[in-house]
Amino acid sequence: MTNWQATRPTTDQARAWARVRANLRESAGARLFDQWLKPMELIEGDEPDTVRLALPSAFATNWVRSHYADRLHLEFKAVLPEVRSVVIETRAPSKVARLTSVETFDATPAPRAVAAAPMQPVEADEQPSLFGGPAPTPAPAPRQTRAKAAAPAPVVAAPAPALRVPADRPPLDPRLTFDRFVVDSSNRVAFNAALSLAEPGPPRFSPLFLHGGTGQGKTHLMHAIAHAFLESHPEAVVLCMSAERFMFDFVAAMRARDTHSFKSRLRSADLLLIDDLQFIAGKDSTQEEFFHTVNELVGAGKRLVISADRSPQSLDGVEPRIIGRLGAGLVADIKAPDLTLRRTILNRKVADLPEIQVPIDVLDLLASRIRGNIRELEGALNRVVAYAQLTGDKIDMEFAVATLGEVLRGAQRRITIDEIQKLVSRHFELKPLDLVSARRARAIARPRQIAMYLAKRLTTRSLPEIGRKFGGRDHSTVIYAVRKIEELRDTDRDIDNAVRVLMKELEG
Ligand SMILES: Nc1ncnc2c1ncn2[C@@H]1O[C@H](COP(=O)(O)OP(=O)(O)OP(=O)(O)O)[C@@H](O)[C@H]1O
Repeated sequence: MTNWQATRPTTDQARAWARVRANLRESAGARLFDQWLKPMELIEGDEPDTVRLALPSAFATNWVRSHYADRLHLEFKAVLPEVRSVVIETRAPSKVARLTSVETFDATPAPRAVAAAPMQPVEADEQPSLFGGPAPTPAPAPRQTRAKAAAPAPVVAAPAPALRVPADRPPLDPRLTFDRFVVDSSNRVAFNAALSLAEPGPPRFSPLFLHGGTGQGKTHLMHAIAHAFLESHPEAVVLCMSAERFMFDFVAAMRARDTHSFKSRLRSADLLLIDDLQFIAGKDSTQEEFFHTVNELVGAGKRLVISADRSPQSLDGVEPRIIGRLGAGLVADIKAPDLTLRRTILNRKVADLPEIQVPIDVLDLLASRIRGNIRELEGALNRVVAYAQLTGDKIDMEFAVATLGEVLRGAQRRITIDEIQKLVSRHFELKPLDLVSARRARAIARPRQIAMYLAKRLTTRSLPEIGRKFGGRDHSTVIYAVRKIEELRDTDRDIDNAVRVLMKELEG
């Protein structure tokens, strides 16, 4: 559509913004775009290398910063190469003429920004990302970075806190930093060990093995180590992957008879982070390779961080020599959070949303009812806040109980992504590994999309977390899968039936 309703964009930035919005709308999909991206306005100024975008609430600003900051930067750069940073801030909607919707001027997608950042692999029929089109990398790759010597173009959050997401850094979650981690007796040893490992100079120990229950902060500490380490070692190579990804890449390398590049990539790491080690249980050749990787990195004085849901000694199906090697570093556990920690974490989160009033009794309700898993606690708060913003209602006990009924019931019986993957692969007669593999055949890709859809609907995992659990895929692949299955449920009775059966079985 090219009906001109609003002010015709006159400056380069306004023209670029028109293109970027058109691209975002096309690739993010109408629902996501309308909810989060559409309200964003360009604030025109006189800095040609800085783009300023404003959103009307801190909540939306935080969301867009954490999900789209690097994309926005790359999209702008593709259209306007002089752009060095994109600032996303909160401002009241302007009263002056503004670009009201993407259809108002130019819906022609701009040239694609490709290969400027490490991209995750995607399926042939999974639209990959906000850039659209096939993924630039043909095979799955772990997240890897070598920060450039020249100052990277940062995306700066304004007014504060600063959010720096250079385009060539690994897709670490910018929120998972040390200063946002609440420390108490349940996690102090793990926190101090993580801090110490990120310090400059030769590591005092390696590997660091973090273990604890789901949603208790292991990934948070791993990302925090990576952020802090990259801060003090901008030239460092940091690799961050799940054990499943390690296994999958290794198996793929063996099949391609090219284990050499796999080994050299991993061994080039100054900091290697491997999540969810329990997944290598029973995988003999992967364990063999893992053992050598650990030995070589530790022997070369490199940093290695491993997480699992249990202690090294409890890792059934893992070779004793690996357990011995892991135990020789520093092992730190994270215990279930007590009421005080849960309450403090909620206070911190609420402090990040200054325009939202959440009464004390509601915070007490959440902290006392949602125990054990901080992810679920945060998810519950986000849900109350999001519903209040959508409905315009004030948050009080009645509103919270009505909004959280389902979540509080779900807390009784927690559905995990592993459970979903097992059930979906059994239902479609696939091997469990197929769902985390890069195989693109529709017979595998469709069940994988269904499993991602169920993970989004039935767990409180975020999109990036779901992507990670499906072989390190990008969050936009998950968004695409969810949208696709939603569409298919309306048009394809078989898919809808399969989803219903699976949901029923999972919800019990
Ligand atoms: N001590 C803490 N302070 C602040 N936030 C926390 C803390 N512990 C966990 N969180 C938050 O809880 C959420 C879940 O944490 P995280 O993803 O690190 O869990 P995990 O232990 O890796 O879980 P899993 O094993 O299921 O992957 C994240 O949003 C994280 O920021």
